[in-house]
Amino acid sequence: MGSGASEFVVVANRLPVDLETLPDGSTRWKRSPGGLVTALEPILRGKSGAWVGWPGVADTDLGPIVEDGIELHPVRLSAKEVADYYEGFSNATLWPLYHDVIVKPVYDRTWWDAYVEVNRRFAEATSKAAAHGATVWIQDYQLQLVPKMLRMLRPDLTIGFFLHIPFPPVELFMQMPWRTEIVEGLLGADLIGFHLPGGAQNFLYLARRLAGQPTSRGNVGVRSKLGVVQVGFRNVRVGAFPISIDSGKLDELARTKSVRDRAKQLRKELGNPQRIMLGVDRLDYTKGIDVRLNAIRELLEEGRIDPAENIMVQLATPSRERVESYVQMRGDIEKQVGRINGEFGQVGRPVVHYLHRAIPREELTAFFVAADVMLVTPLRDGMNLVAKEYVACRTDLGGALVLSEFTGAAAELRQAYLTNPHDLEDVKDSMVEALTQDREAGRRRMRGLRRQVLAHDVDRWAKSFLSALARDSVAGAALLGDEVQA
Ligand SMILES: Nc1ncnc2c1ncn2[C@@H]1O[C@H](COP(=O)(O)OP(=O)(O)O)[C@@H](O)[C@H]1O
Ligand SMILES: O=P(O)(O)OC[C@H]1O[C@H](O[C@H]2O[C@H](CO)[C@@H](O)[C@H](O)[C@H]2O)[C@H](O)[C@@H](O)[C@@H]1O
Repeated sequence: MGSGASEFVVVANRLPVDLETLPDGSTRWKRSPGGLVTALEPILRGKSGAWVGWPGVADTDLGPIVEDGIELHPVRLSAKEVADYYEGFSNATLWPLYHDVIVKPVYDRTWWDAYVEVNRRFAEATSKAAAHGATVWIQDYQLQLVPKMLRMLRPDLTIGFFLHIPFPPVELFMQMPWRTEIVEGLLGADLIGFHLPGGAQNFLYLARRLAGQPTSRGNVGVRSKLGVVQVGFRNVRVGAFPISIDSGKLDELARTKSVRDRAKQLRKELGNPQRIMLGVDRLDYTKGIDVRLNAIRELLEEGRIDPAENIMVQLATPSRERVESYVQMRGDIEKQVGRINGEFGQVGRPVVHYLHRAIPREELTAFFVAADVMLVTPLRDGMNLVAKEYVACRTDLGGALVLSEFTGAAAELRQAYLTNPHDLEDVKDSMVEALTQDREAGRRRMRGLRRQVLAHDVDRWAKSFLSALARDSVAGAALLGDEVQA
């Protein structure tokens, strides 16, 4: 017990860097995709802790390494485990179930067995990395069984868990054949965090329904109003902690001459259009990329926007490329892009510029600075850091944000052009409003948005979670709903 050296350990499915094999067979580390890594990397760098996670490739044995000041503890997954635990149970069962069943979740016993096995391996690796009495912060839906498994191995640890995606309502969660095991797995933590109070409330309700046997059985009881679940003699606290970005750093980067010059150059390269619309997402069916493309096509068809004056750039990071629903969605989106350009583009002047790749940070910042209208239209999204990144980059108070009501970010960014992605007319109207906004009114909106994003940064998020984790259980009871401020 307590053989490891680290006082603070983050545990996530992915390490902050992926091991990439180059065509000549050599390897190099590259940044992992997604908002979880964007948010947690600066936190861990400031705390000199350890990070336990998968290096992004199968069948690779690696010992602990130090990369950019962070101690990395790679967890090995076989090719079959990547297929069953990551692509299968995590991303074809849990991901769609927790995102309003936008596609149908697959329930497969083999995948579940792999999920249990891999969660056990993560718990064991963490147990080895953590010093006696250390604080361990477990991340996300891929590792929901780790809190309980780790507590059994290491009762000396303080264990936090944070879910980065929505926690679904009871009607959906009850579909899950292994629902009780998942709730009990999470209840191994001392503090369970969600982005929004709604997710926390869903969880509390489910904990009472699934694990809430009478306390006379020495089992679990729930006092959901107080945001506390009693598990035997232990109190598990549940709260809302909306995640954010390193806003100050991005604000600084957006002000640099090189980024501002690059933004101007991008506008020129795009043919000096009057308005640039921008989408930046992992290529995921939850992100509503199809929604914004449909809206643009209809606006063009109806003559409400002019293809000679308005163009769109869609930057899409490849994601989960072997999962069937992702393969299909990529094909659909690329067809939509082709159709719009085929009907409305000119030679050398497409209406939609589409890049299927990850863009370096500085270049991405220049895109944010150049974009007149940012399109964030997910059908469901835990938070969506892209919306906050755009706001942090608009040091000039320019630009407009069209934001889906179905993102966690919408709870805070009330001065965006909020829209319902299920209502195409509403999306089209919001886009036109944003494209034609009055300059002063736009600046007022952006000022309000920036106040929120700059004040509520990722450091504040981490501190509020970790200080709540360190506090004794009764003090934490008031957490539920405390943290969302408009
Ligand atoms: N094409 C891209 N190139 C580089 N970074 C990207 C790209 N698309 C998304 N990102 C980054 O990935 C992160 C996405 O986070 P978020 O919006 O919370 O969604 P998710 O974590 O579901 O992908 C952001 O930091 C964003 O800047
Ligand atoms: O690791 P991948 O399968 O490539 O996926 C990337 C990440 O996607 C998800 O991100 C979520 O976290 C963001 C930060 O809290 C949040 O803003 C966003 O709404 C979520 O979708 C996923 O939850 C991560 O585990 C993945 O690493």
